[in-house]
Amino acid sequence: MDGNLSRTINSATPIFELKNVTQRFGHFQSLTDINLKIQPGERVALVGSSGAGKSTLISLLNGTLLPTSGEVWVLDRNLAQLRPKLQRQVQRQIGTVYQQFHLVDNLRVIHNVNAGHLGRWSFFKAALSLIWPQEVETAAQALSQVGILEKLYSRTDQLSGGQQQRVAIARVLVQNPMAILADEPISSLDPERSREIMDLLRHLSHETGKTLVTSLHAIEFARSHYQRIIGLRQGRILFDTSAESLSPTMIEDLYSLNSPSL
Ligand SMILES: Nc1ncnc2c1ncn2[C@@H]1O[C@H](COP(=O)(O)OP(=O)(O)OP(=O)(O)O)[C@@H](O)[C@H]1O
Repeated sequence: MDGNLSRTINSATPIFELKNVTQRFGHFQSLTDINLKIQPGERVALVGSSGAGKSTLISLLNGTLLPTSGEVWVLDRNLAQLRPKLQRQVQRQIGTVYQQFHLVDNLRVIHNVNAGHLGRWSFFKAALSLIWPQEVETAAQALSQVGILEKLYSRTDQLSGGQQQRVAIARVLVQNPMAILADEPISSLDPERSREIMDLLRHLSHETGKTLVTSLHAIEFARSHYQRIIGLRQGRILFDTSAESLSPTMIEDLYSLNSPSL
């Protein structure tokens, strides 16, 4: 971890803390008064209907969005108050995987995996790597962890959706962040590939102790693969519970078209 950051962080420091966070887009309020703490090593699923605010919350956690009001603290730093250099250091500790993978299709897999080094590598090294791939061992190890080592030099657009999501996860592993965010990582995959990616994310988080926060539509995976489940409804937290305590009534209320009975 970067020196500046490691001096203030210990195992009890929350990875994420949101204090009275509200997010508006024009007149529309996407999140309202969110208070939330996520500790190191937790596996948290964000669930809720379309438009509930899950992706907005993920964008606040990785700093691509700053809140309209309230505070987002990542690794004990208020993101809105950081100088750009320290903000980048904090953001490097958060890796994000997206539904649409966010890969460069016409590049070979190794280059997409090595994109996990960007921000740490110099411009020269990054440019050189596009001609002579750098740190091949690290990329190979990450691909091996996600089970597709043989695809190291394949063109990315020749891979299946499930394999491309594995490349995106390998890129995050190379980045070696403290927390992994996954924004609907299985929405464009078939049921079998979805299960494989869910198993992989759970395994990686378990093996490495990395915090994992995933937005999901599939409530059954939230239950089976995560310890803690946060239900968002119309931009508010409806429940924040352990997976074992999630009841059918809570699920019904989360998705019902009427006001919840909780
Ligand atoms: N950049 C933006 N500009 C305007 N409105 C936005 C923006 N981003 C999100 N919204 C709105 O905020 C609300 C929450 O969106 P968000 O994408 O966070 O929901 P979600 O729970 O992730 O939904 P889905 O499951 O469909 O992805 C939606 O009504 C959406 O239209």
